[in-house]
Amino acid sequence: MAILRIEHLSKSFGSKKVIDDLSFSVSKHSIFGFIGQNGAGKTTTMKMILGLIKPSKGTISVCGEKVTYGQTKTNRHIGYLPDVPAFYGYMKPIEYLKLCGQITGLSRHQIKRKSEELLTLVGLGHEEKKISTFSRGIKQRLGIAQALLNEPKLLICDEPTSALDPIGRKEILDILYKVKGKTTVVFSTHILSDVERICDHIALLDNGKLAMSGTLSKIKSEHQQNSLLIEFHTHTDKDLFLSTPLLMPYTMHIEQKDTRIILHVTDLTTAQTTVLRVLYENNILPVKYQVLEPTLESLFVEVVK
Ligand SMILES: Nc1ncnc2c1ncn2[C@@H]1O[C@H](COP(=O)(O)OP(=O)(O)OP(=O)(O)O)[C@@H](O)[C@H]1O
Repeated sequence: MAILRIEHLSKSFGSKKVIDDLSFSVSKHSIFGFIGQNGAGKTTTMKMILGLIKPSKGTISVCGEKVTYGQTKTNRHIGYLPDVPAFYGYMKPIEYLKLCGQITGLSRHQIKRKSEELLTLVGLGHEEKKISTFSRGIKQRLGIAQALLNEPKLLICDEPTSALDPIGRKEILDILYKVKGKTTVVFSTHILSDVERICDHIALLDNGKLAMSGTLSKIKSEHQQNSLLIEFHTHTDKDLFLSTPLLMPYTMHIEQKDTRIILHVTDLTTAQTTVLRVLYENNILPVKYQVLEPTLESLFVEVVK
């Protein structure tokens, strides 16, 4: 079932088209990476999902209900972490969550139970310091706890890791991965390695248009490069290998660097059989032999030219 469905969404600010006929859906319990360069239109899209910006065209539905600009009804399904969350710095985390729980209308018992559970989840279970003393990473963790307070079906995080150091980023990604069983996560980013670490589905936005979407594994297999990397012990081994005419029928292009080569081939299976035979018949033991997988970064560069 689709928790979020976006259909033919467009948005212009004056004469500037910022989102152009965007359509994609997010299935239940996925971790969805919404990727795009600065200014691609990620925040604008998220604010339209929250009913905070009026679309020029198209529809959005959350849990099967249509989002209407200016109405907050569908937001009961959503937990939102903005890119720079704001807090009352003089409060402790538990005090802040209690206040949010009261505003949301939770019972005293629910507030106590949920606050303790969520602070433990984000590693702030015993934190007694005031929020004003926290690093940006700790504030983001508290922001996730707050966004999860009303047990949302959809958690939307706007660039939750962008301003963090590698340890802070890892902590946030670990938390998002942990909540996957409880809710559906959509997070925007331009950090591709974060997406590769935890996301199962992605949409890539380029200048307001959808450039790619689907499961990460399917996208990668569709962009399979048919490339083999072989690293030799010596230049003599490499030259001997390359002198074999057998390789030529399958090889489109060869990249060479020191004792490494990358063979770009037409038929990966046949080429692999041939390469292994050539290595064996010439008594060459390579240092490394690898079928090259496309990375999200290489796909991004290929699509966003
Ligand atoms: N209220 C507005 N009025 C005019 N232009 C706007 C407005 N809000 C956003 N834009 C423009 O829309 C484009 C998309 O902005 P948006 O903030 O959605 O991008 P983004 O992908 O979230 O980028 P970033 O990672 O930098 O936040 C930008 O060119 C931005 O300048």
